[in-house]
Amino acid sequence: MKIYSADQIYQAINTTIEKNKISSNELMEFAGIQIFNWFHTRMQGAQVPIHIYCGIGNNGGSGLVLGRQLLQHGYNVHTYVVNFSDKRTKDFLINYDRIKEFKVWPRLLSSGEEFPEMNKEDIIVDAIFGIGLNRETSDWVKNLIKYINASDAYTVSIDVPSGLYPNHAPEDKEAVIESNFTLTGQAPKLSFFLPETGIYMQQWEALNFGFDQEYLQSIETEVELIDKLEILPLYVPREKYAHKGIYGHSLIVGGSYGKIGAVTLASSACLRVGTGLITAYIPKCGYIILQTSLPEAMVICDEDEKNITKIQYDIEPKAIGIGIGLGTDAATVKALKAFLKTNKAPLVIDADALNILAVNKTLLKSVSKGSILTPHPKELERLIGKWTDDFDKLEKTKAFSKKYNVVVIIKGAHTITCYADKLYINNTGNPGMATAGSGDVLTGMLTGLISQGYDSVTAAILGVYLHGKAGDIALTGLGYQALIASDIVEHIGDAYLDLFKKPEEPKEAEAPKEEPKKRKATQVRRKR
Ligand SMILES: NC(=O)C1=CN([C@@H]2O[C@H](COP(=O)(O)OP(=O)(O)OC[C@H]3O[C@@H](n4cnc5c(N)ncnc54)[C@H](O)[C@@H]3O)[C@@H](O)[C@H]2O)[C@@H](O)CC1
Ligand SMILES: Nc1ncnc2c1ncn2[C@@H]1O[C@H](COP(=O)(O)OP(=O)(O)O)[C@@H](O)[C@H]1O
Ligand SMILES: [K+]
Repeated sequence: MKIYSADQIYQAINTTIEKNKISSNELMEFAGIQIFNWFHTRMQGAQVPIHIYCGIGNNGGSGLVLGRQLLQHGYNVHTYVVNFSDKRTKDFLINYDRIKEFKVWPRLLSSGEEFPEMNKEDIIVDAIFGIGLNRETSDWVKNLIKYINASDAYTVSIDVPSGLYPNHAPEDKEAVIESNFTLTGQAPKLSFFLPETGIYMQQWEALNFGFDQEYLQSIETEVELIDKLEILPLYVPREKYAHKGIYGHSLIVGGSYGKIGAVTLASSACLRVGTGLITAYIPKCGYIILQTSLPEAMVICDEDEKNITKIQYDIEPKAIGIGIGLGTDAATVKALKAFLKTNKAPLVIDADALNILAVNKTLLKSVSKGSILTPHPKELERLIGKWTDDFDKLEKTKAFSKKYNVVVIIKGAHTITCYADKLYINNTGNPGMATAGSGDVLTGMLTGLISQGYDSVTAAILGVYLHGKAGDIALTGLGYQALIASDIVEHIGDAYLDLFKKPEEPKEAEAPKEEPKKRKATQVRRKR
């Protein structure tokens, strides 16, 4: 699913209006009715008080359309205008007049006013700011936002949780609505998937706001959300007359004394994802461990007992996963330097190999074409330097990817694959995967996919998806705490099989992955 920038959304609104010869207010009415339908389907006329907080821009205008529709259908509605500016938009004003047709005068909230009384059983609609937020809000609006968050009432945001900017993090972490459900226009926004800003929402659903479909499809976006629909066309089926040679020989280079398990995990993941052959290159101390725990793997031993000191072999791997459990012994660093200078096979670089590259940046120029780097946030920082916020992190990663012509996978919840200017956001995976060795599994999977002939960008997108899906399937019956990295390996097969289960509806809502929390995410985080 494409993720549009704020500029692209404004452009889509303008194009829709021009092309379809409708007024912007007609478009707002359409969007407001879709939001109303969402409520009406769920509430079926229930008389729970609904408090709608409207800003003075078009986000607020949509809130007023919703309010009018709800009133027309007999709901118990309270509307407020958060009067943070005199520059009310035309469509806000039209709808401000129209709601008065119902003899309802929205209450004006300004600085110094007392905030409305609400109960935690009520419903709040947040239509204060949309994608037009462009500066820090005034203190009284911040206080209103804090007041809404403290109410503990179920909060539905229109388009975005108010206080989130389209392209940078909020200055004041408390001045953002903590939304239980966000009804977003047409497609989710980038901020929904970044650690600093994703915490303000629990669930989202993209509603059709009536933007011109043809135009939306024609836009190239920098960001894409990856789900099954995007993955299916990437998958290459196994051929009937295939033999193991077709699916490539993978090499996993890693391990040191006490860290041989990492290589075992990566190698078994590499096999499970479908590599034809696998060889592990490890220090001598790992020989018996690997041969015993993974009989399908071949093993080449370094001459050193505890560390890798030379990377030399007489096989021709199609892809090499390197760095897991490697350590940063001086001899290992030397071996890696020598290896990078001669190696031509695409690499999947992880863990200590990343750390070695980070302190020897000139080596990055020797990294072979089509390689993938898989840093977690700390490793990424060592490579690209500090960032001001998550949006800046993405810009810096893009620049790094372009400079060294490598694919960078930023690991975490919603892992992001970056290649040059493109960002692919993964939508599988769960917090149970925040466990030792799950990154090693990913490295093995990526290596195995490249060996089978996938190009590195496709291998990254597909591998990250399957890794997360295997983790999601493993979660059933285990729960977040008990899930360990080997469980992910064991469910790689199920992740493949899941691709061919009944086709998914276009994903509009993020399925809840656990029982809905009583409290909102950030409240839990702050332990209020
Ligand atoms: N026909 C349309 O134009 C439609 C617009 N829609 C909604 O319109 C929203 C965008 O509308 P707008 O561009 O009016 O922006 P917003 O509704 O987000 O409003 C922000 C307004 O306040 C001003 N502002 C920004 N930051 C401020 C601050 N800190 N303090 C005081 N004023 C501030 C902005 O200049 C802007 O006029 C979308 O998010 C979406 O919800 C949708 O409902 C679909 C239809
Ligand atoms: N909260 C989370 N939600 C989804 N996936 C996660 C989460 N936390 C971690 N993961 C995934 O687990 C893996 C962890 O990798 P990494 O930090 O390298 O672990 P290790 O070094 O122990 O192998 C990554 O693929 C990451 O995307
Ligand atoms: K909003």
